[in-house]
Amino acid sequence: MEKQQAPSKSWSIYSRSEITSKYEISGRVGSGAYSDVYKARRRSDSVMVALKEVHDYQSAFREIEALETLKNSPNIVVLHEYFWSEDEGAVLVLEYLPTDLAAVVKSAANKDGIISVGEVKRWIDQILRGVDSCHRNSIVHRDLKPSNLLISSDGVLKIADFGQARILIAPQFTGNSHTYNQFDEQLSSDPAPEVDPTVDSSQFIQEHAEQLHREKYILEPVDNMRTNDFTNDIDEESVTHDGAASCVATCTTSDLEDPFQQSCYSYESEVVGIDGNGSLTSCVGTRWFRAPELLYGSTSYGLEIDLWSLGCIFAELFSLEPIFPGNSDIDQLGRIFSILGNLTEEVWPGCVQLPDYKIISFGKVEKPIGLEACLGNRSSDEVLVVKKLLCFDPVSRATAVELLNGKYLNEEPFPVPLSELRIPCKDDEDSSVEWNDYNKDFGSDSDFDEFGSSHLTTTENGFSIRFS
Ligand SMILES: Nc1ncnc2c1ncn2[C@@H]1O[C@H](COP(=O)(O)OP(=O)(O)OP(=O)(O)O)[C@@H](O)[C@H]1O
Repeated sequence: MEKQQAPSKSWSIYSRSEITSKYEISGRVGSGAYSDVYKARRRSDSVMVALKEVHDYQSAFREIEALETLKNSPNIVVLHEYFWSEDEGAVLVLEYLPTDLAAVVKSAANKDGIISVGEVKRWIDQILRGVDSCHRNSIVHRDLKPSNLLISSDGVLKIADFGQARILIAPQFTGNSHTYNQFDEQLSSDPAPEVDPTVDSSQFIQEHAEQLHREKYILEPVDNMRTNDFTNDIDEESVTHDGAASCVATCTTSDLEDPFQQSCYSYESEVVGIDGNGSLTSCVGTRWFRAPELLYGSTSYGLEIDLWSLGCIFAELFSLEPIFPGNSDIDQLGRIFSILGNLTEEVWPGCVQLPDYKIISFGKVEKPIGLEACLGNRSSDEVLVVKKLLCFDPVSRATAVELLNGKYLNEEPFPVPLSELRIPCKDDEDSSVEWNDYNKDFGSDSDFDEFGSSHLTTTENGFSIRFS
């Protein structure tokens, strides 16, 4: 049984007659950083739908734009229609999908301790098809994780939650990772365009093409903001909610007193900025799946950030636990290095150019654990798939289409038919609750238990912490 709760923070959907006249709302089934999601029945034909009430204009706009572009893709959640009111916000009417990949992993971990090779292949095949659709359309999802991979009762997996998605500049997909375009993250402070709810969304996109163009091509890049005085007002999204916002460090000044901080990094005040409360800025996103270039503050990145996330998701399907469960951005990098080894010019020529490379440094990992050891009970072909994705150098990561056409999915044992997939039910203790809680909480930034003692020194520009 799916989780249903009485609405807590938002009653507006119940008072919107244009929605309630068409849909009978049965209860809230989920919530995220930007939204509340309700299960509802379409009165005309009794089809079940999910009504996603989005509390953030940018997020709603991105999700509508991406889902309109991807509307014929079988592994992307279907947007039936949407309602938009300037006062009450956007409500997206999505196909209802009762469970997700996080629930599949959790159920397998609790029951058999493994997902069979054929089942894993069918999940991977569907995920890759969904991501390939996005990337062919130059859409970078930016928040791929198991709980955003929703599953129908008959086993069809669909990528959802496009609230952080972006369409890249000048689409030129060729299926070769080396030709992916990169884009500069750009932010809009424009007011929301007014939307006539009777107009279909493709018409809406067309009519607002000019504004979309402005939003994507002309506005000030984050880079400029990063060098500004952070005591000034800043677009909230860029710092606290946007998955592409530079995650220089999720750390507060109180962490400086934490004796467990390790490795070696330093904050330079003119680069990082300090807010009015004396806290360093932090960012929110789904850290466990974030590519190293994002953790090092890149604001110029490409579709490859999704490919890193895929590597993390596939590793989790194989081992039934997250591969890099970092509890701070520094810890996240530390966990990556402990398995893959350090990020150096040898493994990624040019990495020293990353904005924060020189201010976040780690001691040398002499003996990285390696992916083989992490995925000890899986075949070499399975390890190889993860290896092809978890490459430091973004251009070395295998694309979705390369993996779809590769040996792994096209050799025995083949992916099982959808009917043979085990689909768990979501209940009150389901994984989405954990993921959602994690998304909001992000653990404590002071958990550096694997690190040694720290030495704080004041520098001309700020301070530096060295860990031993
Ligand atoms: N189409 C759907 N069918 C069923 N449940 C859904 C659907 N879409 C979303 N949900 C539920 O609502 C939750 C929140 O949705 P979603 O992840 O899209 O919102 P969000 O605010 O963008 O979240 P996040 O904090 O992950 O960015 C999901 O985890 C899921 O449990």
